[in-house]
Amino acid sequence: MEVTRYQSHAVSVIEINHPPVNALSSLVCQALFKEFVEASKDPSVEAIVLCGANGKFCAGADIREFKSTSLMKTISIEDINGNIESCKKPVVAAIEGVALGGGLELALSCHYRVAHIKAIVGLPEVLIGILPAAGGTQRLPRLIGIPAALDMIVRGRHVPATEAFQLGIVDQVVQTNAIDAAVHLAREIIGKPLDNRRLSTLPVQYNINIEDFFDNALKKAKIQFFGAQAPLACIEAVKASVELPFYQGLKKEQELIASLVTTGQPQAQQYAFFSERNAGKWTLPSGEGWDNVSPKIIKTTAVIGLGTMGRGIVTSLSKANISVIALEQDEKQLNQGKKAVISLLEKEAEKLNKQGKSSSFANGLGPVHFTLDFGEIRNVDLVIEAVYENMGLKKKIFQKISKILKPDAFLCTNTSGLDIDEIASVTNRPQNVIGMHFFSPANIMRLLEVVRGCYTSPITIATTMSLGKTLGKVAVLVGNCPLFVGNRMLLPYVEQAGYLLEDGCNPEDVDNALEHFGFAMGPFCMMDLAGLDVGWRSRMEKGLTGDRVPTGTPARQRQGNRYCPIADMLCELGRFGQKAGMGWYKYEKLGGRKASPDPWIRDFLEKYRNTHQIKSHVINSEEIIQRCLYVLINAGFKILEDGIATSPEDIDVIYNNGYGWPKYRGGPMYYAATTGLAKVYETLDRNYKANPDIPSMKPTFLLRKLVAVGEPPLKEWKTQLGNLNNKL
Ligand SMILES: CC/C=C\C=C\CC(=O)SCCNC(=O)CCNC(=O)[C@H](O)C(C)(C)COP(=O)(O)OP(=O)(O)OC[C@H]1O[C@@H](n2cnc3c(N)ncnc32)[C@H](O)[C@@H]1OP(=O)(O)O
Repeated sequence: MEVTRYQSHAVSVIEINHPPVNALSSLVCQALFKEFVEASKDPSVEAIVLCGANGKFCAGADIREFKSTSLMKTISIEDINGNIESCKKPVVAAIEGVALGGGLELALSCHYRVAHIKAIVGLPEVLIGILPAAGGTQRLPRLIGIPAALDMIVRGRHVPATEAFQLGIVDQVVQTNAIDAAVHLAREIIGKPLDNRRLSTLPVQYNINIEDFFDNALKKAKIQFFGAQAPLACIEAVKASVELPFYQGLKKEQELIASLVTTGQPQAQQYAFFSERNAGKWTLPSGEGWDNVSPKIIKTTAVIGLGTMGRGIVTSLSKANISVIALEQDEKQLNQGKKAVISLLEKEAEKLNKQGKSSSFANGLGPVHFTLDFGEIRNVDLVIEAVYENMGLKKKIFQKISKILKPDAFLCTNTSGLDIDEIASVTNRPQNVIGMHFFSPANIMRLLEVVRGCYTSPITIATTMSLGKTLGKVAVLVGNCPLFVGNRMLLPYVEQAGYLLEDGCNPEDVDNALEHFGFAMGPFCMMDLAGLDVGWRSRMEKGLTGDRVPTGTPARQRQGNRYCPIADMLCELGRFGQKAGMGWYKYEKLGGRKASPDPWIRDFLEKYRNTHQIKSHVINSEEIIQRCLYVLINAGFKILEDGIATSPEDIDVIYNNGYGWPKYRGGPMYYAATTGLAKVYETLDRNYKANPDIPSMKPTFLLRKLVAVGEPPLKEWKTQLGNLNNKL
């Protein structure tokens, strides 16, 4: 039964019951409509309460039912809303858990709203590429004014109950049972006038210059959400609430949602939404997985190393209220780390405070303890080592701690690409060793690559994946190979950016093209931010640059393949990026963030091309995008082939959450599918034939096979491989 109804004296309680989140599927809508009509006609009913089962009011329309263009046909939430609002009997929404999207729109059509203190409300449709189209953009501004409504709708912000009360979205916040409180309120208001409670009948009140206000909002949104169409449609819809009568505003919502669907962005964002949720449902070839292996509960942790990553990880654990011992090797580094963690926690507390939430670390370090003594970590449940990327150092630490820690403690290494098996092999419990690849800043970035080594046990995976979720991360299980998934795909992308400079581009040409595509940052800006020396050190270790390059090796060749030495040359000149005030760009000061194209780089590139007798050519944005992205995608196919990622969806989750890929394009593998695999294949093949010294351009076996079998849908890609080479 999707919707049930029971009576408490004169009050009829209608409950949505559609696990897991009481989403408004077509069946729920039909049942809700029917129950509501019956209750409103029943002479024994004098008031109605609307609520959701299992402590959740409603998470909105059922996104699973959204099928590209059929979006409009399946949902008639506004039909229900119109009925509720015009009902002669008072209707009260009892909000527990969540009232999101269509769920909040439903509540807004009720005459009163009571919320539990832990509830959240919001209109997050923009995050899945659409807009609130069941009256939300028309009723909310009438209730709380234009600026507050626009802010909530355009950002898709989740608003806690206390703030919702301050804004006037809910009429009461209760600490006890919200349904009882709603029934109580419903009884009190029986027979009272409801006219000023019907939001559609109220005027939108404002004392601002509306034209200027919406012009500014549009300008800001075009910059902040570059390329995304839904935020702009949201602004247009809210503007309609001022310019048009209510029912025409509703029509406008429908027109806007229909036009968004034609852009393909909602489909990409909804794919991203479900891919994120599926990433948590890991399964091993043995059949063990998220649904049959129980994680161990982690109460106490330690973090070794308080550099940039360690500080972020300590902050993240502390935010989740998990006890953490932070360990450093000397007093100076410990104090620096402690100061940095305090400052990060203060910022986090400030953020929570603004959202009306309190934190355990508001007045100090919460559950963090700092020490130089390894002995103090002996009883912790899980350790995260976060020292710098050096295999020798990491092995030394793992050898040491595996002797100190209790036998069932888990040992995690935060590495962006080192071999987990080699690290595990020096411990007395390789089955408890796993990689946790956090992304910087670790207290902010949502992505976590959980790296399974060949010895890692299912319970270690379950525990680490579950810890990731507790930390608010999107944890994705990946296999062990150099650089894992995200960075392995990034390598040919960055290489290609270097070749583009040799072939005639300036850094800003490449960055502009990729930023226009939707990346948060182009590759050269990204390298300047991360520090060019990071890649330089790694290339030196691999013998690609520096003293270990055999004499007589051509400057632009390594082991017979093309090599671009320009980044090495910049490093030799101390151009390490932002921290040096110069890199691919120049900056206003050391550590500055404002990048300007540097005429020095232009001259340098010209001389470089002359020295190497490279004939440059004009390269347009399309060529830049294709050259950079198709090798990245090709590497994604190789990763699937090698069994390092479970699915193309997991790869997309990694790129959407850790590499600034625009979510409205779904992720690189989704992008390949929508671009057409044949086009990707043919372009790569043509380019590889012209450049046989660039192996990353050679189309992979899986890509070729998928084209040959007629481009099956993305969900079926892995079945073309079977269990050929599963490393998970
Ligand atoms: C003409 C058009 C008229 C009206 C249009 C209305 C538009 C809408 O209402 S669109 C939907 C708006 N709502 C949302 O965007 C909410 C999305 N959901 C969430 O933000 C979260 O899931 C959550 C509700 C806050 C719960 O979070 P959490 O507790 O972390 O659990 P999850 O793992 O995220 O979700 C659990 C489970 O529920 C599924 N799910 C969540 N929301 C929906 C939904 N709206 N429709 C269908 N399914 C939903 C989610 O996929 C998970 O499913 P599993 O099978 O367990 O993976």
